[in-house]
Amino acid sequence: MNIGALGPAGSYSQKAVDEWSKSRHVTSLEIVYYQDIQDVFESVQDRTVDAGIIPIENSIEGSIGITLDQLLESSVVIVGEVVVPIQHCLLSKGTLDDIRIILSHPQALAQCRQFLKSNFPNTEIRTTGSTSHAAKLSNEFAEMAAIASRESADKYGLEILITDIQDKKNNHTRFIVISSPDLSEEIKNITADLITPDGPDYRTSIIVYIEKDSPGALYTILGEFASRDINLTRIESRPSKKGLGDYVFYIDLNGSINEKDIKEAIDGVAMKVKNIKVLGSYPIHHYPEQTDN
Ligand SMILES: O=C(O)C(=O)C[C@]1(C(=O)O)C=C[C@@H](O)C=C1
Repeated sequence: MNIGALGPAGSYSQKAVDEWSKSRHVTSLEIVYYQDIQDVFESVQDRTVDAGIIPIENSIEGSIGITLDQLLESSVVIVGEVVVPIQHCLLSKGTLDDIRIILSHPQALAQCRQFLKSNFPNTEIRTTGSTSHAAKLSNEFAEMAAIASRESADKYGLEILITDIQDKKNNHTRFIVISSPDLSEEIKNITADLITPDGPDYRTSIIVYIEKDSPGALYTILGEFASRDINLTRIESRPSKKGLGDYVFYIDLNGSINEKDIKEAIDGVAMKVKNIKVLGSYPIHHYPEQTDN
């Protein structure tokens, strides 16, 4: 089985693949690296790869817009999730005094905003396609530093100058595993317990589009879940791109579409909205939460 992820090697997306394959007991998994998230979606959709793993939200910076947009536009389904602790390091071939340019993925830069403002207020900041790409580029010049993972330092021959530089110690990114709807046999096996799921250990993700200016629409949608005691774990609006003030809503809830009350709630929502897309039901990844900061 192969899986697409943001590369090159050493990215947090690679960590997510490693974590997910460990948790699902997948022994032989080949990672195919891509330069951006849209390429991962396209390769999953045209079945160049069996599955893909992509970041969807971070505990400091919130949602990854391109992932939400692609979930709406593409035909992929969600078959899994994994939450990865993100501990950024400042890496370089040179010393702290040598640094003239700091490189990283925009998400990582945003997660280290205060650190950069306090410690490098006048240093040039450049964005890269991933944190590991930043580490790879930094290997060429001592005046460059990358914000990336500890593993990237080893991989690209850099020194770790400072650790844990994200603005909150407790920093996690949630990744989703996507596949084409006609799942390959291998993925069906890996996610076999999706077929007879029950209990709150599953999450279901949906997207709903409510027509603009329909008073109370969101309230009645949420009522379908509240009246059945269904716990929503996330609700997020995103521009529909049709015009200002027009939104789609991304909703995650506890439970699987194979459960009667979840199915009924979703059918109830479908009758009240212009459009609904069920992205999938998949096992929740429980991870140790921290209470620092
Ligand atoms: O650049 C990487 O290493 C990635 O895997 C991407 C990404 C992201 O887009 O959120 C993943 C986790 C971290 O939040 C920072 C960057």
